[in-house]
Amino acid sequence: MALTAVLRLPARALLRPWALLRGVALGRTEAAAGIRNGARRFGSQHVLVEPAAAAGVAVMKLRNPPVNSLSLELLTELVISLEKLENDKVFRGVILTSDCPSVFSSGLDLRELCGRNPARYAEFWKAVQEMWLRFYLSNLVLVAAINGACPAGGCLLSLTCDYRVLADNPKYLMGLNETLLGIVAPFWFKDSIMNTIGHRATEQALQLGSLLPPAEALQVGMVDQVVPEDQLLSTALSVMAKWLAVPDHARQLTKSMIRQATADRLLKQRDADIQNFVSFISKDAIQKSLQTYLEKLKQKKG
Ligand SMILES: CCCCCCCC/C=C\C/C=C/C(=O)SCCNC(=O)CCNC(=O)[C@H](O)C(C)(C)COP(=O)(O)OP(=O)(O)OC[C@H]1O[C@@H](n2cnc3c(N)ncnc32)[C@H](O)[C@@H]1OP(=O)(O)O
Repeated sequence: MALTAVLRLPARALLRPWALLRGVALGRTEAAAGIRNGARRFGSQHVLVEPAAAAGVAVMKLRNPPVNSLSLELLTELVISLEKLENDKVFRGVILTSDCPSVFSSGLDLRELCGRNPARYAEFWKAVQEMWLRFYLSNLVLVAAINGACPAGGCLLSLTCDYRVLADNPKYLMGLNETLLGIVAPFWFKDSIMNTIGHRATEQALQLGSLLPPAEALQVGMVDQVVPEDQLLSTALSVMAKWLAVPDHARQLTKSMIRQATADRLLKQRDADIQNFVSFISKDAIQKSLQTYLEKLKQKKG
């Protein structure tokens, strides 16, 4: 960033050096435009963060076109963005949404699960674990404004949030569909959904790999609200206002009391979980299954 541009920045941006770094990542024009509007706006290649109209609230948008698949880069940038918001005392809540049309997130990037070497699989899985742990245990209030399809890892990401609002569109299917790919959702994916929809509903949803349309996702408790698409953000903001009316320290300790034990199950066996993943995903039969699924996805268009 040129010195003249730095000098034009308001004092509060200079007090937060990472805001300048974000400006570099964004490109000078976009960062400067954010600040000129009186709003600090930052981002990385795949995650855009901007302050919402409400005080203390940021909107975090996934932007990894075309379908926000969770690549190593996107997972890493999500964690860094959340950490920055947690460290910035201005922010108390985050609305998580998508910048890609009609898809919230297509889940883990299938290209990360196929044809890679064990070291890369291990690195990728560590990043998936990190994303889940950081979002699941975040001190901030997280509200998912789900504006598109939300399968597998995308659903997992939304399940880390404190509240989920889904736009009412029959194409916006949601669920943990791993079994349909011939793979198995790990225990912490299962814990996340079971803590949300209960034991019996999980038995069905997880074994069948169900992808539910909005009315069914609501009925089973996978989401807390379904609203017309044009009301998604305003609803998420209203929900956020209700959650932010509670004193942070009391809400944070309560959240941790409810969630820590679930997170500890993974924390106690992170390395073993990585080894399990690497040996499972490296099997010829699993690779074949994933390749076939990916090819079917690609052929769908033709
Ligand atoms: C014994 C215990 C051992 C434990 C071991 C644990 C192992 C567990 C391992 C992994 C868990 C996995 C979790 C996952 O998240 S896997 C990902 C699952 N995701 C899906 O099934 C969704 C697939 N995608 C779709 O259904 C659709 O793309 C859509 C509904 C999201 C969007 O539809 P549409 O808008 O019509 O877009 P296209 O289908 O045309 O897709 C565009 C483009 O993007 C590619 N693509 C789609 N999804 C992915 C993806 N997840 N990763 C990579 N690429 C994806 C698609 O192929 C198209 O590509 P193009 O033809 O080249 O343009």
